[in-house]
Amino acid sequence: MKVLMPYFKRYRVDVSVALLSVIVLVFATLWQPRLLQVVMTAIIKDDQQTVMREGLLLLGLAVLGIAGGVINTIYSARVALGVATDLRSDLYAKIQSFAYADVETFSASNLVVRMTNDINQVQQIVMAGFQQITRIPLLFIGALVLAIVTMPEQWWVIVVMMAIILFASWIAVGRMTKYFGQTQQDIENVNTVTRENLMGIRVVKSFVQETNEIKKFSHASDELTAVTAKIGYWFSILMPIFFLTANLAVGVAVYLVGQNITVHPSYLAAITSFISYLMQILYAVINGGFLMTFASRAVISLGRINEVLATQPSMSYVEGDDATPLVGDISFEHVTFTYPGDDQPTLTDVSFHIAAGAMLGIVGATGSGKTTLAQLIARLYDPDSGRITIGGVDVRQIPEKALRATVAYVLQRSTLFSGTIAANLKQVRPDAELSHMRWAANVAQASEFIERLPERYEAPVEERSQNFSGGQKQRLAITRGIIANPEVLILDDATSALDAKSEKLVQEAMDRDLTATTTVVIAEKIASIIRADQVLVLDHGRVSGIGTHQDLLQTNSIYQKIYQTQKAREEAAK
Ligand SMILES: Nc1ncnc2c1ncn2[C@@H]1O[C@H](COP(=O)(O)OP(=O)(O)OP(=O)(O)O)[C@@H](O)[C@H]1O
Repeated sequence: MKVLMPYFKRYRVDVSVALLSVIVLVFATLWQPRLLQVVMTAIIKDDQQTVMREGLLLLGLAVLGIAGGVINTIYSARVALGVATDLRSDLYAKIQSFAYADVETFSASNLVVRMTNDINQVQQIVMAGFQQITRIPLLFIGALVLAIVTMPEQWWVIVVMMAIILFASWIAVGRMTKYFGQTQQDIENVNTVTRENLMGIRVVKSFVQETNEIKKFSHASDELTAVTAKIGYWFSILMPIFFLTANLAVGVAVYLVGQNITVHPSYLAAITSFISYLMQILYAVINGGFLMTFASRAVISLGRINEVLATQPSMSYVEGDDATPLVGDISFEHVTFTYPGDDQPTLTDVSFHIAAGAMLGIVGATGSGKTTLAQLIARLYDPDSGRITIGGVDVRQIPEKALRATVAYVLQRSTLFSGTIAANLKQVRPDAELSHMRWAANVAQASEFIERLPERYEAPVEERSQNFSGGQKQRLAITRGIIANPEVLILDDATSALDAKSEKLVQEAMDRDLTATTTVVIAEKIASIIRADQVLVLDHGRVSGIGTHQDLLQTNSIYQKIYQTQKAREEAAK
């Protein structure tokens, strides 16, 4: 709740109107049976004048109640919507401030659920809260007092009714509480199964896993159904008990009044009012129960939101808006790095230097740490020990904008954002003109297919860039990587989907047009790095050798093995 207070403060006028209108609504609701009693007494006495006067008042009160209800709903919705929107924006801004490792710790899909589902839960409880939270106690106490005032000798009927209702609620809530927690867990399980299935739908289809996936989903879904049914079962018992008890109370009250009606004819009017108050008490109890159920879920959601808001980014940058790129020479000095949560380092004592404008190739078995090394250059993580410098400056001392202006990182599966090709390129270089786009696309061998598209650079990029082939996506990603002519360009298996001829054309164009750029190329194929000024061979996170292709062929057994295996494969394929 403390989390929401600053947000409520921003909407203090709406909050005040919502709360005040509840008072009007409750007043109207509570006073109507009183007036009805007066009208009925007047009817019994055949007092037409009072019937007219009090009848009109009753009508006015009903209109006042409706107005209070409408205003309360509108302003509660305004507060709920405003709070949810602000909370969502703050959460989004917080996530943007996270280091890559923080996003990985939470997982992207988990953060999406927090941004959507959890925020919706909070929005609903804020809405319900402003409609009910003051209304329920006011109505309960008001109806209780007025019921006793109306028929003082029947106070015990109310007490017995309340005792039965509270006892039944106590038993049911005790049983249901454990199921509420279970429901949250089961909802998460269903979400996880659905998310994994849809994100990996290609794999599911290509391995004909639909039946297994349906079984997996059914299992998760059945568990959720079972626990929801148990809650429903308790509610289905509870509701008839509540209504039966209330109706019995009404029956007893009517019977008792019937015994004395000849002595006290005015009881006829009073009993109508009394029954209304009994029903209002019941309404308050039932809605209070629902609100508490609802709130218990929202509290869990709020906790999950707060967990993100309270997380301090694990990495910070030096202050400053300086976006001047640095010179692109890179040094690793005894760098050791362990992934958060791992106990073994992925890179150990890695040292090398690459001059500005040179090309460094990185090879090694799968899992040897190539991508990890590249991520350290782009400062997606910080090393445990040692130092990484670009242009002689420790990357931890480079302002974020300057670092991003210096280093471009192209992944094997880089994300292109939905929009247009031009919009994707302008994300990296906002002032990019057509000539810049054409230059970069030429180098990346992307012009040929872009120019064939009807809208060319304004061609749409659909969600997950599914309207482009794997090779086209890679060429677009390289175009985006080089459009700002970066000082350091990292190509992490970024040409894997290109045929040998296209890859060679990209390499030649880069050699020709990006002479000042330091290029770090991670590749499976030796052919992709054969022309590098230096090749670094990684073995289980350690530098096994560094030198030119020819040097390594002479001196490094791992490199020799990779080379021989690939050569044998190529020859077999001929
Ligand atoms: N986010 C992560 N959290 C924990 N461990 C990770 C993470 N990313 C990679 N690893 C582990 O670090 C090791 C090196 O991974 P890395 O991706 O750097 O290897 P690689 O040489 O690029 O492999 P490949 O050629 O298959 O892409 C692997 O054992 C991998 O399981």
